[in-house]
Amino acid sequence: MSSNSGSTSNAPLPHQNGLFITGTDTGVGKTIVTAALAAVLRAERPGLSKEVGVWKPVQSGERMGAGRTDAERLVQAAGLTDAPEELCAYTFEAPLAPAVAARLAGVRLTIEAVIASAIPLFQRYGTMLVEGAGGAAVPLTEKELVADLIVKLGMPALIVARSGLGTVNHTLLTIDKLRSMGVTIAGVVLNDGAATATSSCDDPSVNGNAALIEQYSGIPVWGTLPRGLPEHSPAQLAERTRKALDLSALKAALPMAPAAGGADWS
Ligand SMILES: Nc1ncnc2c1ncn2[C@@H]1O[C@H](COP(=O)(O)OP(=O)(O)OP(=O)(O)O)[C@@H](O)[C@H]1O
Ligand SMILES: C[C@H](N)[C@H](N)CCCCCC(=O)O
Ligand SMILES: [Mg+2]
Repeated sequence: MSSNSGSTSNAPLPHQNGLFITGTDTGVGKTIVTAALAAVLRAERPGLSKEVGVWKPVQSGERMGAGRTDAERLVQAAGLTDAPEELCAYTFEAPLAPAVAARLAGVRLTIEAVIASAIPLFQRYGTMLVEGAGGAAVPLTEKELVADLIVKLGMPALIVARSGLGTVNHTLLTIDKLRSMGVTIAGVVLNDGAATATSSCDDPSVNGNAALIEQYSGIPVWGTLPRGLPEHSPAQLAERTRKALDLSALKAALPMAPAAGGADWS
């Protein structure tokens, strides 16, 4: 495990303007979606790109250094200038839920320390995109789930889900869980490129899943991301994302602080 977190105080974050990107499972594409939205937002406000930052509270499953952790992928795909260690203070090598990976590494994770580790990022950026770990009900600490962190941050959530058969059940259950905890849900993004996605040629459900999710939950589906998105080019990633998703709900969920010079959402 590595940690660069200094403080473990209960100091509140400077602001909570942001969006928490959770998912129906691990491997559904939260990292690529988080990077894509950051790339879009940063490109839309040139000169103010430093206003949109990214935070990965805890990551597990890889060692920092080979470019495979979520923090390293986020830096590259979103075109950030932060060091990966600034994006994520808690990295555990075991490919397990954060609470378990931390325990194996001999670290006692607390939600207060996790939040405190983000204070420098929240001071640097006006708006934060936060990528969870796995799904909303994944154990984050010995006492809390990822959903408890969303509640503490007071941010709206975006749910990333597979596009294929099975996603309606997983997405509606995730929506129910978050709603039961009082979390506002800004939308759902379906992803054709999720690690365990079925081929849309063999899956007649993909054409109707977005409508079913909207019908039974009332939550807007922003669209479906295609497979094969590039993680090496923020500009291309932003362009492909703008074409695939209706981002009006993103902008509604992220009221930007008035910018110097009066720039606002275009
Ligand atoms: N639309 C896509 N285009 C190309 N590759 C994709 C796409 N969606 C997902 N992938 C790939 O699928 C894998 C799983 O996606 P990703 O790592 O983003 O999932 P995750 O939800 O962030 O998982 P975790 O819970 O570990 O954070 C990654 O290798 C990613 O690059
Ligand atoms: C290791 C992986 N990449 C994630 N970061 C952690 C996923 C934990 C999932 C736990 C579960 O839902 O059973
Ligand atoms: Mg990820």
